[in-house]
Amino acid sequence: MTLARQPITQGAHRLEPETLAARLAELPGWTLTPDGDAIRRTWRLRDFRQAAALANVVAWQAEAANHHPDIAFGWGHASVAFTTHSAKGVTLNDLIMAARLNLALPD
Ligand SMILES: C[C@H](O)[C@H](O)[C@H]1CNC2=NC(N)=NC(=O)C2=N1
Repeated sequence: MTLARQPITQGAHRLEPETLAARLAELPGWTLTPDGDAIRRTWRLRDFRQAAALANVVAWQAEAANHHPDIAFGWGHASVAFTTHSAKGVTLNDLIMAARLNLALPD
């Protein structure tokens, strides 16, 4: 099953660094944060309106999945970071959300 179609599950475990690095290679644009505890993607956009629209898409996709990122945006840019608080690190749930957003959003 493609990553984007997998369900978000409760009790997901933090991924090992090697596993995480390998799986991130399948997710264009997403990188590990310097502390290794989250994944992030930043988009460049036409203006503030486009950045706000992207943030909204991400917010409602997160609500639907009950898995929530940190979102930051401003004029022409938006940044989304996922971590799993309950696991204190990156889980498969974070990768699934990233894959879903890569399908839903422009490059
Ligand atoms: C009860 C509910 O499922 C939890 O609080 C969820 C909600 N959204 C969440 N989002 C993220 N990113 N990490 C979590 O651990 C998390 N927990």
